[in-house]
Amino acid sequence: MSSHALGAVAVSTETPAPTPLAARAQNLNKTYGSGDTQVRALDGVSADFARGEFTAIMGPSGSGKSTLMHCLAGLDSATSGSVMIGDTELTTLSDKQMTQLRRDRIGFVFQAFNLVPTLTALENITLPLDIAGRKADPSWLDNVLTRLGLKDRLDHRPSELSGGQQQRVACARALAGQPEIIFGDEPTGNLDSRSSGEVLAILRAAVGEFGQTVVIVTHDPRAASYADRVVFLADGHIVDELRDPTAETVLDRMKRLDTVAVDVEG
Ligand SMILES: Nc1ncnc2c1ncn2[C@@H]1O[C@H](COP(=O)(O)OP(=O)(O)OP(=O)(O)O)[C@@H](O)[C@H]1O
Repeated sequence: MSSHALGAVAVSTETPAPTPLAARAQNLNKTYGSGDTQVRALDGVSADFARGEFTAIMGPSGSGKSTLMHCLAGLDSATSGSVMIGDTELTTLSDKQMTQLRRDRIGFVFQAFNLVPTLTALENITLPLDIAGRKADPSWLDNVLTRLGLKDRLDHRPSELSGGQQQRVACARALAGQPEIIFGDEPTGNLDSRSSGEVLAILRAAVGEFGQTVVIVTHDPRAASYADRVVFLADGHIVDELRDPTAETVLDRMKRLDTVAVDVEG
């Protein structure tokens, strides 16, 4: 700690500590296939995701959004480049360590809900914690279940729940263990506007009230407006970034991106 005492006043000459990162992609490349059919899904993508921040990733279809998210979340490996979750470099991990990291430090909310059909809603929600031998913080879990309107559905199996309720169960499952970072791939893609609003509001609350980190892929400017920043991808590159987005500013940037894409394609 470098500070100079001036009488009773201590003046710190230290530059503020940088915000710790929840995740970082550095020069990430991902190619699929080879030869004429080769696709460069990610082409030198570098991005930081600060702790306690909500980021939305947007961009035209095929721009690499899901690929980026899957590489960040350790569900897919990049062709080259590095991914860090906190201080952990994913490429150094064995399969077993990667499974543990996903289980203990990451929450997932995907469009296909991936609920276990034979378990009740509550059993699905606590499953990752049960496997890890951990328990949810009771007041946090109660808060999540209340805010997602699930308290009277906890004994139902997924087949007895609507699509919106199933997605809210998947969201509660991701939030229950308060993981370091939550990834959502189109988390509101199948939902009506009410369920969609509830899912986004709880993700926002997880960030705002509990300092969690959330990264979602979405096509919906309204969903993106819940984020602190929006990162825009096109053709496997990050081409733009917007802070404090509103649905209108996001829509405007997306229109510009589409215009550029149309110009490039001729
Ligand atoms: N398993 C795969 N094999 C071959 N090509 C793939 C594979 N997965 C993705 N791609 C290609 O990589 C590119 C990026 O795909 P990705 O799914 O990341 O895009 P996206 O921005 O998420 O698209 P969308 O918005 O349509 O979901 C696309 O051209 C896609 O066809």
